[in-house]
Amino acid sequence: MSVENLEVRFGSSTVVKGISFDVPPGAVLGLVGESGSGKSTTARAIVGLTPSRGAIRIGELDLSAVSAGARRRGRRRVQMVFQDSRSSLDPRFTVAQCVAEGLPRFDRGRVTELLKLVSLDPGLQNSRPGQLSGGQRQRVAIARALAAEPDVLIADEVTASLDVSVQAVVLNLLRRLQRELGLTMLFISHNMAVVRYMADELAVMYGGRIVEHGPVQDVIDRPEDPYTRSLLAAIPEIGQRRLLADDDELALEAR
Ligand SMILES: Nc1ncnc2c1ncn2[C@@H]1O[C@H](COP(=O)(O)OP(=O)(O)OP(=O)(O)O)[C@@H](O)[C@H]1O
Repeated sequence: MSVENLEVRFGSSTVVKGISFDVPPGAVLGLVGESGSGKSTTARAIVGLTPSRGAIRIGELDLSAVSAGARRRGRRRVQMVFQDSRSSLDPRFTVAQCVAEGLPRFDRGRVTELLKLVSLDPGLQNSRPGQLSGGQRQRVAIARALAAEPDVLIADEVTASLDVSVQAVVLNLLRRLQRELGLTMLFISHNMAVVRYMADELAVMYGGRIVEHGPVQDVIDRPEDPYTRSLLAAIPEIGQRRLLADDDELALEAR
């Protein structure tokens, strides 16, 4: 996916100020930055939930240059999982109906497959989102996103509202799926340790601009921008480089 000169305005304020970045196919770009820096707005613009200017390309397809109908079909190639599954899943739907929202038509067999893919008991198909735990709901949201067979998955603070123990399970699931399915991913999080675990590259947003972008470890080891330095300095664990020592198993300690 390639994003070029993406700009988002709300009234007279420009909250995303002409940002550009590439995410190579199958790679994960972590996007960090303080609250209000424009991360979610960037994500929403890419999936077409917020009007924007600039070019968004997935392979040969320029999402910003095609007709509305083709654009909607194109948008299926980018799916998003949100922070709050309580509001992103329709509470009146069953789990099966929620997942099937991502399918061209209802298909019980495919729903079962997708639930198994996210390690969710297919016996929960007829439950409502409100009857599930936060972690289970996030699995349903991931299954719905994957139902559309996207090339690009955007995960916006997907574990921020979960208990720490459940966060690790959902992150491991996402990482496994990303690798197995070769998904290109934009992974947004406040938690630098989590981004380091998930992402290949790191982009740092500040005031609607990307102020730093590079391989995760390079940015952490040799931050060039003063804002990135202050962001890293505020996280002592990163400074001491002792977080996530075992790269294959995310063992987030309660912090
Ligand atoms: N629909 C909207 N109308 C007007 N302003 C908006 C709208 N959505 C977002 N904003 C503003 O745009 C700016 C960027 O918000 P955004 O949610 O993208 O930041 P963020 O980096 O994702 O923050 P957080 O980490 O808190 O989610 C903020 O100043 C916010 O108030």
